[in-house]
Amino acid sequence: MAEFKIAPSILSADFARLGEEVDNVLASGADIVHFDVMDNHYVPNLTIGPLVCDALRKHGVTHEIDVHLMVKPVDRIIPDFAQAGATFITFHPEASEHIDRSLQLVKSEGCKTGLVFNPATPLSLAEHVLDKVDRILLMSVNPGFGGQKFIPHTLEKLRQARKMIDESGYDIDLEIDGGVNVNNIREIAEAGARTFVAGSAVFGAAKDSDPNRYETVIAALREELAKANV
Ligand SMILES: O=C(CO)[C@H](O)[C@H](O)COP(=O)(O)O
Ligand SMILES: [Fe+2]
Repeated sequence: MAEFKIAPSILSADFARLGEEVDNVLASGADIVHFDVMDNHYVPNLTIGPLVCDALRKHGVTHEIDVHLMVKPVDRIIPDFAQAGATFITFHPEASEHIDRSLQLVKSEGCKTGLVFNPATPLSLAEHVLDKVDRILLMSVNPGFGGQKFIPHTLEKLRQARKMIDESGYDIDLEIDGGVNVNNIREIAEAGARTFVAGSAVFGAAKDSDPNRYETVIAALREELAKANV
C-alpha cells in the first residue's frame, strides 16, 4: 500500500492557543504541520509569517513544517522561512518571476521544494523543473481561505499529475489542499494524492463534544485511506 501522510492546516486552529493546538494534533496522529502564509496581495487574506514558524520550533515542534507560501514576490521571504525552521517551502509559480531560480533558492537554503498549482493553473508549468521539485501541491479550492468546498475537477488533474510524476522517474510527493474530509479522502487517494492537507475537517471537528476529537477525525481519515485502491 502507498504511504499516506496527513497534514492538518493550522489556518483553522485556535491561534490564541497555537502551540497547544499543534502539540495536540501531532499527538493525535498527524504527520505534518501545514503552515499557510497569506499576504493580502497574492491572496485576499493575511495570516502568519516566519516569526510564528520559529516560535513553533522553539516551542518544541520537531515534525515537518510544510510552509505553503501564498505571497508575491516569493524570493525575499524564502531565507527567512528557512531560518525559521521550515522543512518544505512551497510556492505558486505565478508568484515567482523566475520559477527555476526560486526553486534553487529554496534548495540552497537547505529546505525541500514544492510547487503549488491553483485550480486553473496548468501542470505544464512544472514540466522543465521536475528535477528540482520535491513536492507538487494541487489546490482543490482557490487559495485564500479555509473551509471551502473541494472542486471535483481536481480529481482528473490529480490523475494527470500522478502520471507526470510516475513517468518522470523523480521522487516527487503529490499533495492535495482544500476541502479534504472523511467523505472524499479515499477517492482523492485513488486519484493519486499521497499527502493530504485538512484544515477545517480536523480543527473544526465537533469542538464541544469529544475531548479526543483530533484523534477521532485523524483515525477516521486513516480508516478511509486504508480502503483506497492504490
Ligand atoms: O491553503 C489553504 C487555503 O488557501 C488551506 O491549506 C486550505 O484551505 C485548508 O483548509 P480546508 O481543509 O479547510 O479547506
Ligand atoms: Fe495550504
